[in-house]
Amino acid sequence: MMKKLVMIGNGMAGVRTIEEILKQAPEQFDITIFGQEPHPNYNRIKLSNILQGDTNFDEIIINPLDWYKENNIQLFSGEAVVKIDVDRKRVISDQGREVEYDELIIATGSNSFILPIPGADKIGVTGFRDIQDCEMMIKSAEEYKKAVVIGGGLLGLEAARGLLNLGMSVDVVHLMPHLMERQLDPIASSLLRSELEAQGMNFLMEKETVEILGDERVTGLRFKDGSEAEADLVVMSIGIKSNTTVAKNSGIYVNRGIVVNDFMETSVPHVYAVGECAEHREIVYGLVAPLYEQGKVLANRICGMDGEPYEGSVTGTQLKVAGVDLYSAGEIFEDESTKSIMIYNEYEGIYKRVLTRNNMIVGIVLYGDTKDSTRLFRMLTKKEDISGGSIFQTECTGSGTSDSIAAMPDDELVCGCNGVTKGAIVEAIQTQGLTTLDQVSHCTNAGRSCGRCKPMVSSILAHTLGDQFDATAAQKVSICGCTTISREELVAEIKEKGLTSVKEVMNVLEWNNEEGCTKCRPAINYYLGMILMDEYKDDRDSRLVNEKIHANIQKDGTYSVVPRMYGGVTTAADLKKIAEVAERYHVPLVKLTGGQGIGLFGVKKEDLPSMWEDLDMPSGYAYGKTLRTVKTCVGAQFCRYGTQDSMALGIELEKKFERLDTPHKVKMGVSACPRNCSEAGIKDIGFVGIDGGWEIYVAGNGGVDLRPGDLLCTVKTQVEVMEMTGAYLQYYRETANYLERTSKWVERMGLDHVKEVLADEETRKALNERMDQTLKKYIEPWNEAIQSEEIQDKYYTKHTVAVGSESK
Ligand SMILES: Cc1cc2nc3c(=O)[nH]c(=O)nc-3n(C[C@H](O)[C@H](O)[C@H](O)COP(=O)(O)OP(=O)(O)OC[C@H]3O[C@@H](n4cnc5c(N)ncnc54)[C@H](O)[C@@H]3O)c2cc1C
Ligand SMILES: NC(=O)c1ccc[n+]([C@@H]2O[C@H](COP(=O)([O-])OP(=O)(O)OC[C@H]3O[C@@H](n4cnc5c(N)ncnc54)[C@H](O)[C@@H]3O)[C@@H](O)[C@H]2O)c1
Ligand code: SF4
Ligand code: FES
Repeated sequence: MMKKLVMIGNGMAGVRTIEEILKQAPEQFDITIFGQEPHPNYNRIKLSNILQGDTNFDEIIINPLDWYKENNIQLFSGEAVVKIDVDRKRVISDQGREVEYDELIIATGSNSFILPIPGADKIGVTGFRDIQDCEMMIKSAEEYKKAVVIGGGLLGLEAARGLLNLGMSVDVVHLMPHLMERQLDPIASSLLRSELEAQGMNFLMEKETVEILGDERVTGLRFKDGSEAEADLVVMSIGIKSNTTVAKNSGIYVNRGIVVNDFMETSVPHVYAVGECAEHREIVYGLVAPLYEQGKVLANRICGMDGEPYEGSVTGTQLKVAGVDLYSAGEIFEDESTKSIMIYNEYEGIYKRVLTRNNMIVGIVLYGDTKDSTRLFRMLTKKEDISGGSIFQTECTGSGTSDSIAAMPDDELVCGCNGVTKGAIVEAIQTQGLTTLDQVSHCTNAGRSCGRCKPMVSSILAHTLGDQFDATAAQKVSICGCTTISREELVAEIKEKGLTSVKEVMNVLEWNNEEGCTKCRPAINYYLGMILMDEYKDDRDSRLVNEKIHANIQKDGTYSVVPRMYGGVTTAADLKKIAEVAERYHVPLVKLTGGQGIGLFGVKKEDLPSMWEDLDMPSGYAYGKTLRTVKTCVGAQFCRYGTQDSMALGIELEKKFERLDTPHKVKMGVSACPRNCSEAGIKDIGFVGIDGGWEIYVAGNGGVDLRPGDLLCTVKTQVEVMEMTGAYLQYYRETANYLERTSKWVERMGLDHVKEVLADEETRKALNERMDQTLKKYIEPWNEAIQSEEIQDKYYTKHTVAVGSESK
């Protein structure tokens, strides 16, 4: 019996802990995660980069929704836990959901500290903590000109840089005489201030804000000394406050954070805390490195391993602002017991100071040149005796050169965020045969957080591989951790070596895990089917679990049954049959689906074949990576605006392409006029009737990655629609990565490129020929199950376990 593990908070520290647990004991827990934000786990560190315009939200997602599915994690996103019933071992959410736990992790992070002053609730006043804050600032910058950032710490200065990039003029209000006074001494701080002033920031130092001015929206600030500053936007970045409300209200001991021992255990048995919400030995950490260390210790504890305790961390910080190179770690302030070693080159703006006690480094401040940082940090953490040696590197080899990497000891920390040393990276490259940065990151975690260490990781990769290093190939993405080869290489190898089965692919191409995993097996099965067309014998056991069972598994382990209704059109006879079956099998929920189908929910697996037999309708494939549905409007047959027969086209499309294996699900919509009642503009392929023809839209998406479709072309006849659709779908099948939606695929390939390929008649013809040959192989799966006792015994008895992963 799997133990129930529930986690409150879907952020960086919590999800990393779950990753560690899955590494150690993938089958031990039935995992549920509640996340207040309506997103999968993303890299909060990179919000600064989003604000500064260097990246977008998609690129900072650490664990996409597919990751949760693949690991059978039930994620309730956009849902906050409001109470923990520690006696009944249950959590209760703001939507009234109650979930039982055997073990509970609280990973609720922190909130921005907002000054409790009059006007702090005005429109235009925000913290900087999540993507919503970031979006609000970006939107404000479109309309307004003047921003004030309160707080000249790490967060405030990164926010200020972002707002400058967005075209706002920025004042930074700081309480103390020096910026980043917790990390920098006065000299480094004044060098930083000069650089930031040169970049365009205006500093209002030693100012205490007492009021935010304005009516509904902020117009300015008033300070304690009576002076004022104008503001259309105010960002408060004056520190963070652990998010402890739920724990506190549930009787768990809370001080500044949720108090934990060296194994991250709270005052209540079976309840743990990790991350910024946790207080360990009176310290609440606000950087990921210590939080990830906590996560490892907690994972060991929860999995029942004998692990080391967490004994606290020394942290190092850097500011993510272009043009600023600074590093700080350990103690900043001198006392009678410390001595400083210092270099100050005012001319070049380079300042280095190491604070020592008893011949050991206890603090580091570097400005203008931080290449000594990893070495000095190692000396600090290892408590190395520094007497007799030169502290600062004098030779001219820049960091990352082959010589400097050769000279770097194995225990030097390369990735501060994830605690990864040079030795660990080299070992992973050598033992796992890694050749790309992506693989090294995947294997060791190096580079997965702030990303600052990536150039160094690349240099270590190049140094370790020597002549074998291929800089272009180093950027490639491998299929999964079982192999180093990419999708392109896999497809080429299958063709070149004439491989015909999943097992053969894994053997011949020397997979490092002979069984493969839930990521690569469905992908290989897909690519084989795409290449070998009707000659390929499908490997059902390599499919995602829903495709294996031909029904959608639900959260309670039951299934849903959605019969095909071509073009969303049904008959009274079919409706009667569905109603009778629903009654006969006591189906708890009958619901219209988003794709104009009818779903019967809550069906037991062992009832599926007989239910399908009674229904006597084809599978609607509501679970497959295939054509789902073709949503149609009523069109010219009945609607007075209709210029085309949308239902007839929808039915023809659905009948032709149903069951086709595609890299990801494909949805279509057909509207008979531009009023577009079938919402064809947000479908993978949408058809809109116009006078004398059809417009074909592609790459629309109505889901998480909302995207309007792009016009591919306009055609005159239904025959041309079918021809263009066949060619488009086949080109997608042949060039997309497995589990890549058409919207992402078109963005990657470029719409113009796709248009150009499909404009060529010969190419379209060849694509359609391969499509037609592929379509020959499909048979109706529900009927096949009804006819075959072997299939029923293997997949549909009470005791068969649905193994594998799923992605929506
Ligand atoms: C702009 C910015 C830049 C940063 N840059 C760096 C950097 O360069 N280096 C560095 O090391 N660190 C940096 N940090 C800090 C780092 O992001 C945090 O230390 C880290 O995210 C903390 O992880 P966590 O899991 O404890 O909290 P979070 O990542 O905040 O996750 C907590 C999650 O729990 C959710 N939650 C809270 N209460 C509930 C509830 N009751 N029910 C359900 N869900 C709940 C929250 O909505 C949140 O999504 C930065 C932070 C910010 C904001
Ligand atoms: N590059 C990085 O590592 C990075 C970047 C951003 C955020 N973070 C983390 O995010 C968290 C929040 O960062 P932060 O900068 O808000 O916190 P912080 O506590 O590091 O800095 C807050 C700053 O605001 C100042 N301040 C306090 N009250 C003030 C007031 N009334 N008016 C003006 N100034 C005032 C303080 O003197 C301090 O310098 C921290 O844990 C930080 O480590 C890290
Ligand atoms: S899209 Fe046009 S033709 Fe179709 S139902 Fe709507 S209004 Fe009528
Ligand atoms: S140092 Fe931040 S990801 Fe490596």
